[in-house]
Amino acid sequence: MSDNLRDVEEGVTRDLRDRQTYAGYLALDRLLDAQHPLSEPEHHDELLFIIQHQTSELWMRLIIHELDAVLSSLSLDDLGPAQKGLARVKQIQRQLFEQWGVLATLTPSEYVKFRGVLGDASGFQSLQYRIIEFQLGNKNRQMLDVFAHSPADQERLRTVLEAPSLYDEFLRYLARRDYQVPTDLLERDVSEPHRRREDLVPVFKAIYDAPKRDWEAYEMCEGLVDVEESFQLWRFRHMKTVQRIIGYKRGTGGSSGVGFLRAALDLTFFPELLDVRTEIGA
Ligand code: HEM
Ligand SMILES: N[C@@H](CC(=O)c1ccccc1NC=O)C(=O)O
Repeated sequence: MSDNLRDVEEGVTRDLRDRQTYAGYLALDRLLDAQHPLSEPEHHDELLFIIQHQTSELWMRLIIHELDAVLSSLSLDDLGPAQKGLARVKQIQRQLFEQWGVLATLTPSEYVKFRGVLGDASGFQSLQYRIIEFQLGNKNRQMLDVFAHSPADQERLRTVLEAPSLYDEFLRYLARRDYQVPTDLLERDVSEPHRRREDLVPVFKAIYDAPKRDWEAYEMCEGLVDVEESFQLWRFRHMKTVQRIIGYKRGTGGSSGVGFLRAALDLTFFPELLDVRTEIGA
């Protein structure tokens, strides 16, 4: 290696005709042909904008896939795999959070030069983002309206709206383990958002007061809190990135912009899991 050159070993496959290849397996021809800047002349930074969103959508695709598996594991009382799935989701969320640093290199002066080509498009219309919010329990039927232009997408979102969320499945699991989960919560209309319930806090207090009695449930609670916190961190960083790039302009989706994004920080997935912390040791 003294000549700073690595010999390609004899055994390395060179003739890839009629073989499974890297590019073939990953469909790179399609993946790398899906970036189409609209600015004319093309603005240098539009590609950054497109790739930031496309990579986010790819990671969101994986989050949905993992959360589907977590939901199904929970329904089968399979806490180990559910726990593992949540740990993976948390790492993907960390990736999505860190990615904001790349977009933050886009200055307001650069962004205004191509913002016009976005027209009415907005992240508000991200189907996968809405699916994740619904899986986690931020149900909101009004969101279906945005997808009226695409019946297949709307149907997909409606299915998730009407399915139990992660919290619903966890509470059902706890009830099967004889925790005193209020029964109306087990039979609720799952297409509605979960509303904070004081009488749920004692269930979690029992778990947190004696972690060793039911370690699996305890770990699951912490896993859910991790995912909620990571989601809020993403929302916060989105809001701050938007503030530094477009200030207090209205959004292309028609909302007030930063104020609308800030309001999302008040949404919560598992409120009682945070409330219980005040009660620990009391
Ligand atoms: C220059 C960068 C960005 C700007 C200026 C921006 C701006 C905004 C604004 C103003 C909204 C509110 C809806 C509207 O009126 O348009 C919004 C919503 C949204 N954006 Fe972005 N955004 C940016 C980047 C991103 C990225 C990289 C993603 C990742 C997929 C994203 C995902 C979303 C989502 C999911 C919403 C809906 C949030 C909610 O309903 O609470 N945005 N964005
Ligand atoms: N809402 C943004 C535009 C925007 O960010 C956007 C436009 C098209 C595709 C994705 C987008 N990302 C997130 O909202 C704005 O008001 O500038």
